[in-house]
Amino acid sequence: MTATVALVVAAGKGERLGSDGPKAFVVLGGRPMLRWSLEVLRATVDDVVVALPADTPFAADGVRTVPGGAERSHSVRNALAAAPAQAELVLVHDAARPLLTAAIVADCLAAMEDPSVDAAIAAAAVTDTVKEADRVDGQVRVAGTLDRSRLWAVQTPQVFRRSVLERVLAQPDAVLAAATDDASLVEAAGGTVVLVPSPRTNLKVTTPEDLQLAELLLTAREAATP
Ligand SMILES: Nc1ccn([C@@H]2O[C@H](COP(=O)(O)OP(=O)(O)OP(=O)(O)O)[C@@H](O)[C@H]2O)c(=O)n1
Ligand SMILES: C[C@](O)(CO)[C@H](O)COP(=O)(O)O
Repeated sequence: MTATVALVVAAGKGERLGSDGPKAFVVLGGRPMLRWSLEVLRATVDDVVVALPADTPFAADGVRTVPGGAERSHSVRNALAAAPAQAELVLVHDAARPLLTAAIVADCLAAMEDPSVDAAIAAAAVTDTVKEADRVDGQVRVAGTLDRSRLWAVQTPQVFRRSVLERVLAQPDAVLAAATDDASLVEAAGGTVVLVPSPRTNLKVTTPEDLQLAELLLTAREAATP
């Protein structure tokens, strides 16, 4: 069996959420947000490393912790450095996506069984019509409408072959800082990245509205769990 490790990035401030403390520790459904995805990952991968905000003590059984970095991808790099040597597949997940399920993890890992694939990433097909627009003279002016059939909203988890992730994360800090997800670094290096269809409910808590929605979805999920 190929050894797997999950890197959970939890070191963000959550400025868009406007919470008092770090977003990953905001209480959601009765527990810190980070705990939801950790529970799923501890049951589905071999090891877990969490990148934490400065001065935030946290401990969970069988979980390694490291300090996060200035930007998200720097936190991923710090966590990867603490991954066990035997882990060949690396799953990166945002603590800000508490609605992760074991089925999403299993689908992403299954996609890595194809040796030609460098990375397999969860994504939901876009269902809205999407327009490009520019801000001109105080207006937001439409420049065009995109072909929705080719658009996917990308999520985490994103699973990588370790050697591939190590190579792209060895780039200078400024290159990493510009990447809003890790897969884009692999794409830029010419790697093969495949999308793994995932439900839109695997949302990222970014704004107060997302937090309300996540609370509703988690409550419904818990109520439906025997
Ligand atoms: N320096 C950073 C920045 C982000 N993250 C993590 O990356 C994930 C996605 O980031 P995002 O939701 O944008 O979180 P924040 O950076 O906290 O949000 P904001 O931009 O609103 O401050 C989150 O789980 C966040 O904790 C991290 O580990 N280290
Ligand atoms: C990685 C990610 O969750 C994929 O949707 C997202 O890109 C993180 O972006 P953010 O700018 O840190 O919110």
